[in-house]
Amino acid sequence: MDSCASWSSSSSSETLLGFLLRSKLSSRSCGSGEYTLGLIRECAARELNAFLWISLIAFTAYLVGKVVKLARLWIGGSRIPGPPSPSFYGHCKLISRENLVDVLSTLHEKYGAVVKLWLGPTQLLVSITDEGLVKEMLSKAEDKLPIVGRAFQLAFGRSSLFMPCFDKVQKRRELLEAELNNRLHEKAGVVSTKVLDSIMEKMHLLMSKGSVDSKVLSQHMAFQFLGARVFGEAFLGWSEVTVYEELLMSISKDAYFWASYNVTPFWRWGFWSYQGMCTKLKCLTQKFVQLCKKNYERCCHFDEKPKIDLTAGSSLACSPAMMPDNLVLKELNSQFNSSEEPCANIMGVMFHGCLTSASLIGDIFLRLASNQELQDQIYLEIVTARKLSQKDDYRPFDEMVLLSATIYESARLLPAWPLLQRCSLNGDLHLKSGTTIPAGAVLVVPVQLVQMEGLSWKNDCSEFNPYRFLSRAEKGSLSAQLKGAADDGGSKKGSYVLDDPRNHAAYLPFGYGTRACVGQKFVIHGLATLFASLLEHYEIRLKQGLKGVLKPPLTKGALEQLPSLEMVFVKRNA
Ligand code: HEM
Repeated sequence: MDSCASWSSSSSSETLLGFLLRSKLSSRSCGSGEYTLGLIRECAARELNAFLWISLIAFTAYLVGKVVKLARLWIGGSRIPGPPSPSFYGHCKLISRENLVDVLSTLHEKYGAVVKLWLGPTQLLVSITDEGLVKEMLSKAEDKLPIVGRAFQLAFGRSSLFMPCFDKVQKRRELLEAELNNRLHEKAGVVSTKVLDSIMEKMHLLMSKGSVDSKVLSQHMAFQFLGARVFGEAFLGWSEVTVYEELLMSISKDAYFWASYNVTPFWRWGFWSYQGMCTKLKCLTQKFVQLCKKNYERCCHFDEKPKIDLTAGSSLACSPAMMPDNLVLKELNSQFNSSEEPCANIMGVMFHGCLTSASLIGDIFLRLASNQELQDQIYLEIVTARKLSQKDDYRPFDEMVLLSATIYESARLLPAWPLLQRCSLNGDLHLKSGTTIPAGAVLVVPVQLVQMEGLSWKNDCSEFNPYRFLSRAEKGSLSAQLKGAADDGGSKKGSYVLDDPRNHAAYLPFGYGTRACVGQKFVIHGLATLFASLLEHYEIRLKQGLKGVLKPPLTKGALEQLPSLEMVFVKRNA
């Protein structure tokens, strides 16, 4: 017993290995249960100590890392021009989401093309408006702010699109882009006659009440056009499609608001009602996807004849030729990882696509309805394009250059996405101008400022002028046959070709670089087809003239900024 006691008193200064070797020997010599228990206790106490030390060191290292990062952010931030922080809380309390672009505009006037704004002690916002620097930054910074990803995740669950980290979205982006663009070069175009019929039907329904609210029609057009591409045409005849549309639009109004909370606001009743809508939308999406899947399998395996009844909600039109075209089945077949919520990508694409397309459609209505001359010129272009469409190698979109330019110009003046956002998560961002943006800073591009004040737009940058995207066609080209379809002021009739808007350094409605919008080409083609069909048969007029609607508040979200005007559709004489 004595030997045990003397050993245990001296052991505290020995190494763990020595202790273990000794303990074996001494346990043999002592052999008592009490001694073994004491030994285990001591061993456990030492391990706990070691664990606590390691944890403490790791935590301290983590904190030191954070402090170093913060110090680098402060030092890096101090080198960028901009106002000093008014207090510990920065400018966060002084600016709201609504006036952020106005604040940035004033700061850019005072401090130049790159300005900083402290939003809090750890939040540095850097805004860039110089065309060259904007493009350089957007190509180099691949990660996005968590708030966009959070909005999508809160509403639809974990997905692999719209997430902050580029590596996680890259593969899915590429697949979606390829899928969306695979029909662009077909003569049939990206919008089917079924979609057009459904939109005309809605327009007639609205017109039967005397006039059409542009906001209502724009939302419907965006929803139908995208719904058919994402879910397949059968979606348009589904009995619950109207409920789906209403839910999607209601969710889109609140999504960014609820995502702006740092801590999910479980205590607010409104949040739960929002979550209820999201759950309902998820159930509806899954219900339709299941119908789609079942129907497709049945069509493939049994070569069944198409079903006609779409209203029951239990069966869909079965057309094997049509089904593989929708994105839903492709999406189901390419489920990348199990952590993704089923259908989250589908809902995300519907959400973003409808919101932004509706905003653009609404603005095009505004431009056309307030510019009768432009409408007449586009009409001539459409009629000529129709005549030429008898040729086999002819694609109408290529010839409706003024209509396409009108779409580009509307997107320029009222970008649906007012602030492009990136962050430099992994390291400092060095720009060619010599500016270094420290890691952790939030980078923004106020699209309106760049698109309305950029040097490349010349003097009329705040005017609506679709001709800025057109140049004279060479004599003898196919475009040159469109005599009179485009006209720059009434005197000089001629023909034009459409420039690639990406040639303009300051054209950013669809973003730029690795995280740019993958739906850009699809949307431009789709909207050109939709408007060509409408303008071919109808003239769009304003019911009561314009009352200040041409300058909607630009800094709000896509749907909020959508101008609402009363329009009438007057049938054209054949
Ligand atoms: C008028 C219609 C649209 C506009 C104005 C628009 C605009 C934008 C903008 C500004 C971005 C961010 C780009 C950046 O940060 O550089 C974006 C991202 C994206 N857009 Fe669109 N978009 C439209 C329609 C669509 C449609 C119809 C789809 C798909 C069907 C689509 C799919 C996407 C995707 C997947 C991203 C995310 C890219 C990423 O996070 O990596 N967009 N869009």
